[in-house]
Amino acid sequence: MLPELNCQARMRQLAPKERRWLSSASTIPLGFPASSRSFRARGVATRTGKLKIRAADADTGKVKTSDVPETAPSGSAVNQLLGIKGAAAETNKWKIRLQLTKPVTWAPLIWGVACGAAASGNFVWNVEDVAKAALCMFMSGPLLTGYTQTINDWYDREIDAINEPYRPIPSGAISEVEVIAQIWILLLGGLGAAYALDLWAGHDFPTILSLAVGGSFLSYIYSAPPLKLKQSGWIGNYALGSSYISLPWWSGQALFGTLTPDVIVLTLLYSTAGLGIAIVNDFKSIEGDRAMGLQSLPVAFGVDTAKWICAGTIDVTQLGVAAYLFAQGKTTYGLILLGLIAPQIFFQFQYLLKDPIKFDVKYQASSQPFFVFGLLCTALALSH
Ligand SMILES: C/C(=C\COP(=O)(O)OP(=O)(O)O)CCC[C@H](C)CCC[C@H](C)CCCC(C)C
Repeated sequence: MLPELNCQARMRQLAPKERRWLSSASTIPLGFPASSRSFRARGVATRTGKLKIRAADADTGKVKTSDVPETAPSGSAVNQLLGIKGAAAETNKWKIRLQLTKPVTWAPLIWGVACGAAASGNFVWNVEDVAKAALCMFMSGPLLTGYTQTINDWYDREIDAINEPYRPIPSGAISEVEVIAQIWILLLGGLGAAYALDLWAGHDFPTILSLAVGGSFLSYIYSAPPLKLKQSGWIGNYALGSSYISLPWWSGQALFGTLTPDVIVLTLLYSTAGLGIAIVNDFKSIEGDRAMGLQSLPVAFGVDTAKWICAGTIDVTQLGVAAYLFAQGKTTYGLILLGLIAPQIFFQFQYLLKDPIKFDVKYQASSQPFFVFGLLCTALALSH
C-alpha cells in the first residue's frame, strides 16, 4: 500500500517553479552508479535540514513499487543503529526497531535529566539515586524520544517514500502493524515508567507522569495532522527546542526535588536558545522546504535574516541567563557561563554567520559542547 504513493498528485500541488526545481535537481550519487537504476535519485531537503534523497521518476513523477530501493545500498552499520542517514541494509527486526527510535536523538533528553537532577541539589551518588536517574533517562530517551521518533516516521512515511525510500517504513522493512505496535509499546512504557518514578519519589501529585503525558501529546501534534507543528518555523522549532531542554530537566528536577516556577521560567527561556539551534538545521533545506510549503525561518525570512535570528536567539538567551545568575549573586557560575558563551559567539562568526549553508555541521559540532555545558553550569548554579 505504501509504495503506491501518489507522487504525481504531490508534484501537481507544487507551483511550476517548484516542480522545475524538483525535476532539475542535480543527481546525487548513492554509492552506486545512477545508471544502474531505472530512476535517478534527486536531492531534496526537509525542514529539519537534512538533505534527503528523492527517488522519483523525473518524467512521470511516480514512485514505482519495483523501483523503490529498500535500503541505502552502501550504508554503515553504525548509522543504522543510530538511526541516521547512510544506514546499512538490515533485516534484523530488532535493529530495524532500534533504527526507528533514532538513538542519536536520545542524548539531549538524557543530558536534560542530568541537568534537572543537578539543579535539584538533592542528587546523591548512591545506588538508589543513580537507579532513579537511570530510569528517568531511560523513560526520556529510549522510551519517549523513541516513541516521538517512531511516530514522526509514521506520519512522514509518504514523504519519506519520495525522499528516503530506503527508510524502514517506506521500504517495507517493517510492517505497518509492527510500527503501530512499537508506537504504543514505547508510549505506554514511557508513561508507565513516569508513573513508577512518581511513586518512587513519593509524589502526591504525579508530576513526572503529567510531564510525560504533555510531552507525548506535544510529540503527536508536532508530527501528526491537522496541527503538524513542524510545518511552522517558529512554533515547530520552539516546540522542539523547549521539549528537548525543558521537559527532561523538569523531570529530573521533580524526581529529586521540587519543580519551582522560577526554574520553569528559566528553562522555558533557555528553550529559546533551543529554537535557535533548531534553525541551524533549516539552512540546508531551503529549496526543498519552499517546494513542500514548509515555512522554516530561512524560507520565511531569507538566509541572511535567519542566520542572525538563529545566532541572536542562542546568544541573547544565554546572556540573559548569565545576567540572571549575576543578579542572584552566583557570580562564579555567571562568569563560567560567559566563558562558555564566548566560544559559541566565536564559532558563529567563524562559521554560522559566514555561510550557514556550508558550515552548519561544523558550527554545530564546534559550538554545541559549549552550549550543553552552559546548561549544566546553570543547573549547578541553581542547586546552590
Ligand atoms: C520528531 C522530532 C524531530 C524530527 O523532526 P522532522 O520530522 O522535521 O525531521 P526528520 O525529517 O529528520 O524526521 C522531535 C520532536 C520533539 C517533540 C516536539 C517533543 C518531544 C517530547 C519528548 C520526547 C517528551 C519527553 C518527556 C519526558 C522528558 C517527560
